[in-house]
Amino acid sequence: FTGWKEDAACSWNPLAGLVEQNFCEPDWNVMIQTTLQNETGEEHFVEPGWRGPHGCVKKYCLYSNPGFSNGKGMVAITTEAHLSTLKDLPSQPQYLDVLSLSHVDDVPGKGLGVIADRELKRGDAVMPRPPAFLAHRRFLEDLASSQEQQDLLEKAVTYLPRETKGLFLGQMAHFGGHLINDIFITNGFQVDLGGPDGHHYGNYPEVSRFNHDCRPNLAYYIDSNFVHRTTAVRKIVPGEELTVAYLDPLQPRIARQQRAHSAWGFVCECQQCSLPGALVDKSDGRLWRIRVLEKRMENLKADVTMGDVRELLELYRNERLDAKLAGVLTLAAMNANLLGRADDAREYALRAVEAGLIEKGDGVDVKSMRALAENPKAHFTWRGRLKASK
Ligand SMILES: C[S@@+](CC[C@H](N)C(=O)[O-])C[C@H]1O[C@@H](n2cnc3c(N)ncnc32)[C@H](O)[C@@H]1O
Repeated sequence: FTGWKEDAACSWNPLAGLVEQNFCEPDWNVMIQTTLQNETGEEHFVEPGWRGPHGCVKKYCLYSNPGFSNGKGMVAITTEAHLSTLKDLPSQPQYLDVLSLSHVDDVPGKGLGVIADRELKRGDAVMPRPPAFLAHRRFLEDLASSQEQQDLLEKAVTYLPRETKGLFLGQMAHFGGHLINDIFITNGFQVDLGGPDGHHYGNYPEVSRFNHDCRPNLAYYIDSNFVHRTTAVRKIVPGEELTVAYLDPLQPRIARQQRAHSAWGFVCECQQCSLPGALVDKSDGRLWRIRVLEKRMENLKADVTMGDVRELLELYRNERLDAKLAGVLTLAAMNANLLGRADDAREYALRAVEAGLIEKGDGVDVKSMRALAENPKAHFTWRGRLKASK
């Protein structure tokens, strides 16, 4: 893109002090223009900003922002009220300058997948991406298969910049029927734009290439700007496939396999699902024990010991649930504190912060664990179980 030259503006500024505007922090929404190519390959400039409606079905209208995210572009089929949320998003976010860490390749039995090019360690950000297409859930579900819905979906794709359109249409569509609807169902993420009817399907074409594993090496969440963030949860070597969990990894194998089949049309043969029979039974037994212990530790009146807390964490470790540690570490921290074990509580809370940043981002859960780690004795859980048992 072309735009404000930071150095030229910031090195010496004769107006500094005379006007309130800080020239080192230009209004990127206004100043940056984005280079896009039209269908014939000619370059032209597009300023970020939402346009439309380009068409509506009932209260759901099509809007486009071709300059969004350095010309990757975004389209949305949503209500007018939700458009105002999208207008508040930073149009040139900072996440696109991460180095390329992976490439897409054939993975036997799974179609395409994402392969690591570099060694990654726990906590490394892998692929932060904004959505290319947001569609209101009610528009997709209630109007399913209607001609007017299909026409608006097809129109929406024509408003994506060329490269993003190619990525969007290149995604796997598994269930048949209308192609764009199918792409959404096969590859959609839940995105909440807020308010009582904020549920949308979000499509992130590059993220869509991650295949499923019940014990994935990446965790993901969608942040408050609707950016999909994937982070490594353990050491990954070059050549290893990068995977996420599409479903609840705490379910027993049969339930996981049924869900993968009914919702995404494949039989899961990940390492955990392919264990020999006796080991599957052991794994399912551990998952059941996790359920029992968690139920007990969530009940303030139940009899809980530090042995239970350690056993629970050990079960997670043996089950290789590295992408799902934030919740259990929070439970461990609170229970240690409920039992008046400040040092253990602090240690688990710090680990819960680390896992929370990977799995959920810097939100209320992380803040609450930071507070517990800082001062266990000031936390509302301090010695709670001991008081209750007196
Ligand atoms: C979101 S896409 C993942 C990328 C896809 N493989 C592609 O070629 O674009 C989801 C689809 O990938 C396939 N898939 C994902 N994980 C799989 C797995 N563990 N085993 C077999 N197929 C898988 C299924 O067909 C599923 O419907």
